[in-house]
This record gives sequence, structure tokens and C-alpha cells, in this order.
Amino acid sequence: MTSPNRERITEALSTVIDPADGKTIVEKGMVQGIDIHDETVNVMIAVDPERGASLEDLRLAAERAVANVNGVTTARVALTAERAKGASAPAQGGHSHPHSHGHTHGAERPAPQAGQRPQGAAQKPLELPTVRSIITVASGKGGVGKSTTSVNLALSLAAKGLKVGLLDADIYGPSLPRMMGLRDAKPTHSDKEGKMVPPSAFGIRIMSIGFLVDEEQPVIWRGPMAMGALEQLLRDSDWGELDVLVVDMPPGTGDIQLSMAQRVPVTGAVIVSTPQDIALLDARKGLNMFRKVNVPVMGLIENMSYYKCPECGHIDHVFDHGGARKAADELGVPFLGEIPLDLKIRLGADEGKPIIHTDPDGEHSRAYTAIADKIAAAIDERVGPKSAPKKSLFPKISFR
Ligand SMILES: Nc1ncnc2c1ncn2[C@@H]1O[C@H](COP(=O)(O)OP(=O)(O)OP(=O)(O)O)[C@@H](O)[C@H]1O
Repeated sequence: MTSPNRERITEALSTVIDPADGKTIVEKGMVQGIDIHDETVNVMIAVDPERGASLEDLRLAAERAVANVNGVTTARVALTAERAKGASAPAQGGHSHPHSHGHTHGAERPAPQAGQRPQGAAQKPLELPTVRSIITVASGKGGVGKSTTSVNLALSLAAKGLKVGLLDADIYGPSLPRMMGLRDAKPTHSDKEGKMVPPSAFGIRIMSIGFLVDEEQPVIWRGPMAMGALEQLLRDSDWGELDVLVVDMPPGTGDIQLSMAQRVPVTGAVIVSTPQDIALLDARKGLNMFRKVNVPVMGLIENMSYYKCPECGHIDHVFDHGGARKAADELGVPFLGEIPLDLKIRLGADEGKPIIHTDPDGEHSRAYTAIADKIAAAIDERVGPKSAPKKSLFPKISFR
């Protein structure tokens, strides 16, 4: 069998017509990326954000065209809406977010209106039969250290002997490949039909849109497309048997966070916040969102809580420390712990060597481990101990 190449995939995509004007998607320059890995082909098609939701037929037609190319066993096509130069952010769901530059920390996404259901939410729930529990790590705004926390918690849970997977749901700014030292990794083809085997690091399987698109290329996803991409990552990955899948959510409380909570049987959410008041306000918003969709909030983590001088041991509360504990008390959710602001944590995250791996017995790692212990206990409480059969956890949805 001949293996697929770019020319043959492009040729196949040249048969796909955009119904808006009868021109082919290749002719219109909509084919943005073709990634060929053995017999698996991933294609990105750039579309006008306004038309995103109506182009599912076009996406399927492109997927069929690629699947028909000789040598292709798995074809995946995702729609993406790239921001035009100088255009303002879309009304819902996305921001330009290349991780290594132009990071829009603090940018907040609009909260959904009460009673508004994200598109796609009416479909049937996603089933992940081999995954015992799913923990989402969320934050009200960007840049609070949610990804760093997700990575170190995942490693801490794995160090306890649990089988752990990590999903980078932050499709706007995927950072887990870098943080886990997997910048150049790619998923491989699984024996299980149509599935990808996520790359592994530190004994953890990781899936991220960052493996499929160029990290440097700013991509804007509209809500329904974003959820579609995320569902593909979740559903088409061969996770194997997992005790816990840690999901690094995109920041904010927009459609994608709501859809995720509705479509996926989330065991519990953990909210990361920095001590500043404004961030705490955002954390409250996140908390309220999870409450609306009846996802149990396992607790709040205060990140960059304090700075301890490595020379003299003096503790400096750079920001107004203690706010998250107070907010947790007021809101009636557990306070899970504090993580200090520390250069080693930052360097570890940025260099793909998480501190739990490089300094497992250090003070900072102990802070993560203590939080992971609480999360593991909360999982057992919710889904039963490891040997017990998994309880159904689908949240009941109610909008107040
Ligand atoms: N406890 C910490 N001490 C020092 N630096 C930290 C700490 N936590 C996170 N950082 C650093 O802060 C920056 C932002 O962290 P991270 O990417 O984890 O945030 P995020 O909330 O996931 O951001 P976004 O939501 O925008 O993707 C990174 O450079 C990271 O290394």
C-alpha cells in the first residue's frame, strides 16, 4: 500500500466544495494545515468564525475525502477560525494565545447568559469507559498557573501509584507539550480502530491540540468548533485504563467550560487562583459556573501564594495572601492548599521538567503532594475505591 503524501491529500481536498460560493476549499486557501503521521492524517480547515457552526457537513465531506485516499486509515478534520489581523476578539469562547509570546493573561471570556445552552450540548454524553475519574483544573482568568498546577498535580497523583492521563483542554494556548517536555512529540496510531496513542512523559499519557497544530500559530476557535476539537481529543485518544484524567481547562467561564461540564462526566473541579482580589473574584465566577451545571467543586488552590527567600527562609506575602482560604470558607468549598511563588516551579514548568520530578521531596513538591492527597481522597469518596465498580457520575443540568 502506498503511504499518503501531502499532494494526494490536497488533491482529495480539492474535491470538497464550499457551498457558499461553489469553489473548492483548496482553491479558497482554506486548508491551513495537513499533518501526516504514518497512515493518520489530520487536517485543519480555516473558516469564517461566523459560519463555524453551519459547516459540519463540509468538515465531514473533507474527512471522507481524506479517508478515501489510498493508505489513509484515520482521517481527522477540524475547523478553525483564525483571527484576521487587527480584528477584535470573538464574542464568545476564544482569544489569540500563542503561548510563547503575546500571552493574553488576565483576558477573561464572557460568561454565558443564564438559560443559554452552549451549542452541541444537546448531543449524547461522551463515554470514556476506561477512565475511572475526571478532574478538571479551572481558573476564572488566564495566567494564574493553572497549567503548572495541572502538571504537578498529575505527577503527584501518579507518584501515589495512580494511573494518570492529562488532557490539555486549553486549545487556545496549549502549553502541556512544553511543560511535559514533549514539544516535538506526536500521537501514534493505535491498534484500536481510529484511535491515537497519546505521547507519554513521566508515566502519564498526554493529549493536546498542541501536538496537532503549530504552537506558534495563533488559532481562534469558536465555541462549537472548540468543543468539537476537544471531544475529538478525548474520544479518539487511546487512554488505556486510567484512575484519573486530569483536564487542564481553558481559562474563564465561557461556552467551552460549560459544554465540557455538560458533555463529559466530570468527577470534580479544582479551581486555581492567585491571591489578588481580582483573581479571587474570577475564581468565584468559576465556582458559580460549576455549581450551575452541578459539577462538584473539590476545592480552591491558592497559587503564587507567598515567596520564601531561598537564602534566609524569610516568607514574603507578595500579594495579599490568604484570600483563597477566606473565599473558600465563605463559599463553603474546601481549601486545598497554597503553592508558593518560586523560580524553581517556573523554570521546571517552562523547561519541561516539573518540580515534582526534579525535586520530589522538596518543600514545594510536598505542597503539591498534600493537595493531590486531598484530591485522591475526594475521588475515592465520589467514585468509590479503586477496586469498586465505577458509579455513574453524569451531572444533572439545571440553569438557575
Ligand atoms: N507557583 C509558581 N511559581 C512561579 N511561577 C509560576 C508558578 N505557577 C505558575 N508559574 C509561572 O507562571 C506562568 C503562567 O503559568 P501557567 O501557564 O501555568 O498559567 P495558566 O493559568 O495555565 O495560563 P493560561 O490559562 O493563560 O494558559 C508560567 O510561566 C509558569 O511557569
